[in-house]
Amino acid sequence: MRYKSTRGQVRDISFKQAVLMGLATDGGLLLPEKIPVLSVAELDSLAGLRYPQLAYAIISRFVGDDIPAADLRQLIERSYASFDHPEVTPVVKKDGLYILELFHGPTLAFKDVALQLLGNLFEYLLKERGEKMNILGATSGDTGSAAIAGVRGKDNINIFILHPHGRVSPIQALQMTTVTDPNVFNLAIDGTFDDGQRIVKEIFNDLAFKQRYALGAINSINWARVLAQVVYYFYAWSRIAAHRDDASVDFAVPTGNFGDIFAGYIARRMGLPIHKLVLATNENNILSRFVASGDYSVGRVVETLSPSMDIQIASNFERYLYYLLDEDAELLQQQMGEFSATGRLQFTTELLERVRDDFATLTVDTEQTLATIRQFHRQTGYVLDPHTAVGVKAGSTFRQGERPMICLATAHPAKFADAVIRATGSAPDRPDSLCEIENKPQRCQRIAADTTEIKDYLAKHALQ
Ligand SMILES: Cc1ncc(COP(=O)(O)O)c(C=O)c1O
Ligand SMILES: N[C@@H](CCOP(=O)(O)O)C(=O)O
Repeated sequence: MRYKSTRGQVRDISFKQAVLMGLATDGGLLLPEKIPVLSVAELDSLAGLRYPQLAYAIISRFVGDDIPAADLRQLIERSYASFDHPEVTPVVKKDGLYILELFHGPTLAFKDVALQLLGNLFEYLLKERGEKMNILGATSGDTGSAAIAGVRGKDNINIFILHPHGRVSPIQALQMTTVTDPNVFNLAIDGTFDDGQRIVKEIFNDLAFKQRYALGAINSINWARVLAQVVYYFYAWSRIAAHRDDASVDFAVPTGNFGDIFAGYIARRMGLPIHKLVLATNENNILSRFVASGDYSVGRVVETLSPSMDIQIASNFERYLYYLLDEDAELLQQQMGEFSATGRLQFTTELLERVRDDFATLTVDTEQTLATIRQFHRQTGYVLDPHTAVGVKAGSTFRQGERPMICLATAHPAKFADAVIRATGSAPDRPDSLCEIENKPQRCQRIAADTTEIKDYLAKHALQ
């Protein structure tokens, strides 16, 4: 399997090179040169596999012979041994909807699914090459703690995570700042997640700096992140719909940076019978406006009950746009240039029809989010976190007949207790990993949302 960039200047690189490159050196995002398609028999053979086995069946198609099979199997097994549920990502049925629980990893959000694996992959690749790496990432709350949990204490890796000061939930902040291992550096920036992601991309685009400090990416910029997230679409389908006469399903996905739902789009292109991907956003709804009316224009980031989705400029939109433009890298580059200059893109009716074949969409506001948590709790006793509630509201809106609607439960409600208390009147149960978290020592540096200052900080603290 070989990889290429959406911007056309990087091509024919291996899986390992793609993982280490993160952001493509031409400023684009990496994609496989060809997406493998599974036959019906191959799809059916997934039913009954344990999660790590199924993960191997999917991931190995994108790795090829770049990593020996036994090593890849072992990396995958080890990555999912840290989950507290034997199924890793179990599916439960509630109120006619299927809830795909993605929060059984160490930091209680779906990011663990990919970042446990990516942490182990980095360690493996660096050991093989005898190299060191400085990870640089931005978070709106969940990627940061999951990435830190994936690499804390590992040899030859330092990690620098930018989070927007005061704009993540108190538990999300503590899950990052209470990790005081010497290789972990938390930076609270005075700005939004979009500022953090822009700074990260600017730093990666300084190729001399990137090379000098051996920078690595843990955001969904990194193809390995998207790839690991493709797996649970297959897993959920294998548990619910394999062998049904009509094996098609819908997925409802709460969306911010467009990584999770883009993984679903890849699964669909691989032949998984996904009828629709329901793209659910909070009030930061640039993606929803795009699907509904072709209006892809940046607004101001507003604070909502689902802070991890308080994002306007969704990184993986570029990957989707590349496919929408029939893999025309030149046209893609033109469009991205126009978007940087004007903050908007306009789409033809013909392209929009194609978009609507892939996605349905709904914007879910604060009142609807609270009402969904409240009603779902009353009817089923099940507590949704506010991000999941955004997806559940959209999923129940678009559920059709007998076709299973699978809603991605992206975080544990205990990470967002304030919203849950507002909706239900009581606090969600706290998993053991959060007990006493408020009393632990913390380490975090407040810093301006300024690329030069952050580069200076990195240069002082990077492994060399
Ligand atoms: C809990 C939670 N739900 C949903 C999302 C949205 O996922 P994506 O950014 O991949 O669209 C995020 C973060 O991005 C998140 O942390
Ligand atoms: N919601 C995310 C935002 C970053 O997205 P990523 O998938 O590109 O890492 C977060 O929790 O940080």
